Amino acid sequence: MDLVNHLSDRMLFAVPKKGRLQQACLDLLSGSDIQFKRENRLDIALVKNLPIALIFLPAADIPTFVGEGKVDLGITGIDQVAEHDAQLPYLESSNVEQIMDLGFGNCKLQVQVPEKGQIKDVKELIGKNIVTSFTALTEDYFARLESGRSRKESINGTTSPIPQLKTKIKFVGGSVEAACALGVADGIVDLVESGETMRAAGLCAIDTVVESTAVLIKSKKTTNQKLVDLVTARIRGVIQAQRYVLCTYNVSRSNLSEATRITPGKRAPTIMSLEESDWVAVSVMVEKKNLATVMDELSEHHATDILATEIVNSRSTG
Ligand SMILES: Nc1ncnc2c1ncn2[C@@H]1O[C@H](COP(=O)(O)OP(=O)(O)OP(=O)(O)O)[C@@H](O)[C@H]1O
Ligand SMILES: O=P(O)(O)OC[C@H]1O[C@H](OP(=O)(O)OP(=O)(O)O)[C@H](O)[C@@H]1O
Ligand SMILES: [Mg+2]
Repeated sequence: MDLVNHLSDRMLFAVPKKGRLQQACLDLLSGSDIQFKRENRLDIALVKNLPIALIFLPAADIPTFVGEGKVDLGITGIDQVAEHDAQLPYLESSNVEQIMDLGFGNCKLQVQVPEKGQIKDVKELIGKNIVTSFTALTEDYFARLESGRSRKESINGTTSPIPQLKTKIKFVGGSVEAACALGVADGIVDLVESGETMRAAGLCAIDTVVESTAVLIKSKKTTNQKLVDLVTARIRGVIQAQRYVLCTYNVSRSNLSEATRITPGKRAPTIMSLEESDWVAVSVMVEKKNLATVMDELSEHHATDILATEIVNSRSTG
């Protein structure tokens, strides 16, 4: 099938074609009942049950396509959105709008130097060689260090010129951590999650440029707002369902106020009368990360039959 000719009447949704964000994105699509079959080596897949086409792109390119308005919706890291925005000419505002944090892909873009080297402070890197995949953010970062203001201000000529001692920033697309050992860089600016890659390369972080998570982004130029809203609501439902469990328990009326203080819920707990007149059943959303502590505290306050149930999907306004 000539897929390209099937795109004009569809909302285009870009997802990472590889890398750290891909699996979580595929899980989100599946939880949102966005059904598709991706043919081997094809970067476009038509969604079977909605007028949407998925476009599989490198995470780094997604803000560009969304910003151009060629693609309506996308998932990528905040770091990539920030890098894209930093590449825009002075005064050109971004056409990429962040819709929601997706709660995965947490990492930090950090300035790293050899652990056993002389450099201990970022200022000592001014005028030296830096290697990174995030050249625009890195240039902004060092421009601020060099002159105390942003590069855009300096280019505009409203402030003092960039000093002579300019930091040299080179782009590499991957394995950035190898640059210091290879003698190509005095420092690097690269992503850190667990820190394993950084430590294995004998590097340590001396500053953070940006903290990142995966985000859902949309084009300010989209002409498919209805479908953008539909997909956004579905994804929000899945994210919320992943974050919360439904906790139910029975408690005597005398212990109810203490129990609902422990479990205030998202808006308020649902309280139902039981046949036994002094007792009520409570049903409430609890954040998964707090569940064990909440159950401990409920038990201490004489709640019984405490159950936690996985939420498959959800919809709410908040
Ligand atoms: N170690 C990590 N932990 C969590 N999130 C990460 C990590 N590395 C990258 N990310 C996030 O994923 C995004 C895409 O980076 P990733 O390296 O996975 O893609 P890629 O470079 O296209 O793929 P690959 O490195 O496999 O060639 C980053 O911009 C960042 O937001
Ligand atoms: O702190 P950690 O948990 O070790 O994760 C950080 C590493 O993950 C990413 O690399 P990736 O696997 O994408 O390989 P790449 O360097 O080739 O992009 C990133 O560029 C770091 O190198
Ligand atoms: Mg990578």
